Amino acid sequence: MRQEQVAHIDELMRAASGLPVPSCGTRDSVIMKSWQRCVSEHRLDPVVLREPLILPSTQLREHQDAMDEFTHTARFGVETLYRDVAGLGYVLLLTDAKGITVDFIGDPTFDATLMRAGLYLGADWKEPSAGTCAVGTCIATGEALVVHQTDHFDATHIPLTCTAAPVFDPSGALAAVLDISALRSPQPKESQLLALQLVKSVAHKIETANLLNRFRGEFILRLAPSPEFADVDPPYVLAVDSSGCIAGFNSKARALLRRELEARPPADAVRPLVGRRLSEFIEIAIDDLPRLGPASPVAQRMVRLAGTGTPMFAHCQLPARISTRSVAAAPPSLPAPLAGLHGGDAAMATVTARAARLVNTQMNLIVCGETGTGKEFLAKAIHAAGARSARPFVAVNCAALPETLIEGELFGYEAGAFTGAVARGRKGLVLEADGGTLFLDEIGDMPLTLQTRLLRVLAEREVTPLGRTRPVPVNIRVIAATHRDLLAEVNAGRFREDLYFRLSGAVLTLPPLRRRADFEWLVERLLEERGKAAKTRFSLSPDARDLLRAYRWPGNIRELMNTLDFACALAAEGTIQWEDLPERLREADSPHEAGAAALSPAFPSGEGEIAQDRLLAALRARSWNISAVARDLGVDRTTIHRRMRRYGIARRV
Ligand SMILES: Nc1ncnc2c1ncn2[C@@H]1O[C@H](COP(=O)(O)OP(=O)(O)OP(=O)(O)O)[C@@H](O)[C@H]1O
Repeated sequence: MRQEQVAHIDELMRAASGLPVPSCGTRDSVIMKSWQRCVSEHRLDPVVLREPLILPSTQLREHQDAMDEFTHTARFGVETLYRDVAGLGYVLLLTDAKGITVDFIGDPTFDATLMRAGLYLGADWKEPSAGTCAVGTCIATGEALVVHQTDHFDATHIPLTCTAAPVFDPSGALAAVLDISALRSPQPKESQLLALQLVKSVAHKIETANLLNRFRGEFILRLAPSPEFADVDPPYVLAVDSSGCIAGFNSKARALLRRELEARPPADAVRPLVGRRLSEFIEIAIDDLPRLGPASPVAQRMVRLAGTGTPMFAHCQLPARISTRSVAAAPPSLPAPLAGLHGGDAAMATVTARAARLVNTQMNLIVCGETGTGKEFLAKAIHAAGARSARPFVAVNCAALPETLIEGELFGYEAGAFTGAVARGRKGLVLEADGGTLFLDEIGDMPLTLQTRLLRVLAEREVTPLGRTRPVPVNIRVIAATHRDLLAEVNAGRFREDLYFRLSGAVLTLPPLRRRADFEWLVERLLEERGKAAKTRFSLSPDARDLLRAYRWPGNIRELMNTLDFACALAAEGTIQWEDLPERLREADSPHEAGAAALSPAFPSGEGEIAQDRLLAALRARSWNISAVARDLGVDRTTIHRRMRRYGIARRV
């Protein structure tokens, strides 16, 4: 036993017997009380040096499963905190309310040392097992605190400094403890005060995220004491149900509500907060909540607390179902990256409105559409519009990578894991995308064995690079893209059904370019972009415009972009003529070549009679509704009129 451990045990023995101790004046009272609890309630012997208690994996899994949804919600906050403190030598622990470490991030280089110190997944840090420590004493008191070096009860832990903050669930019960710990630290305890503020602030954010996640279907009322911060990061957050009763809160809001009760009779003051009417605490009726949305000027969103009369500035978010109803009446403004995707096409408007509602959910998504319709472009816009935008967007084309390489590329490998491996090993694209979005293009081409591995990553949120024994936690949102009918692939046994269901939180289908009603808008936008780059103003001659409109665009937006690049390069003085367009387009059409009939596969070239028959059949099938026929054949109305004139088809009654 080391000398400082002997001195520490001596101090504990004196404190336990009620004798004065050397640090008495300087030791926080919360620590002294915990020491007394350890001896008198938990019956811990200061002389015994305990090894950290690490749960076996089966038991740990039970604790992790029970915390699964919470851990997932907390993950972004946990990782952000770790990034902020990792350079200072801290590791990070998230424990459940029983003190079991269910999530852990630390530098794997020091795995063995950290495990010996109990800074590890599965470590049990409750006070009755580990004595005075940040997690255990935080659970016992419900308060954030620093347990620094010799504050620890057990002499094994005295090299450590640990800072913990409680995270409460929306009803005020303890849900978890967030802790950062370091193996070494400066002697003064004050060195940890900033760490304490940081951990408290992240715990508050996790608590609020958990509240929002749990109460999507209720009103979310945020309150700030200052109008300037009402829409920025209001500290008090409450969920209110449609009958005007409190459904949940974060702990700052709980403390605020409790303060309002201080002047009430004790019986009233101690009643639980959940289920009580909001109007008991804030002078406001449920019908007033919708007018407290961010669209109203903040000065009109002042409310008063019912007990103290304190003014607060409110920001109310409507329940998801009410917002959905109002979407049908007046679409909400889309986040900029999504709004820029179309110019009024109805199918695109539906896709972007759905995507906007999904940006900050955890759901994995599937984007379907023909090649070049903008599946990756949409995935990037969803990523850019959401909270993950600060983290990487990693795109993988499953069809382009050979089967032998894709496993290592995706899941990574340790140095020397197999012949041909890169000497330093590879992190793998799944881990590269940690915290962000993994875009899996052509997911339908992923081999079945890799589908199984991907499924495991999505289900367990961890990845085990080849050659490693221990999995690495990972937090990704997958957006998968395909031009195939994935359900048909599932039915044919080529795609795993369980993976399909994991991925298809929502399926977004992009329309082919030939069906887009905003084709002209897109062309103008692309011409503008090219004009800016070339410092010219590009425009289209009427013939060239007709040709673009009539073409079938099998390569969709990508083909349109290439076509315009080509045409802009040839256009003299900025005006694109029919002749400036690529030959394949001109060959498909032939208003300039006598006798040739058709433009696009809807009107196949050289098949004048057939095209005429098809047009006639389409017109009859649609009762001569030109717009409907144009949609069916994938061209615009002008083209139908032109064809009717050319074939001498007149409406027959
Ligand atoms: N809404 C849009 N506005 C402007 N450019 C777009 C838009 N959508 C897609 N593009 C452009 O079109 C090209 C093709 O888009 P993208 O690669 O996203 O298509 P994709 O459907 O993923 O194609 P593939 O199936 O072949 O992988 C890209 O150059 C992209 O920048």
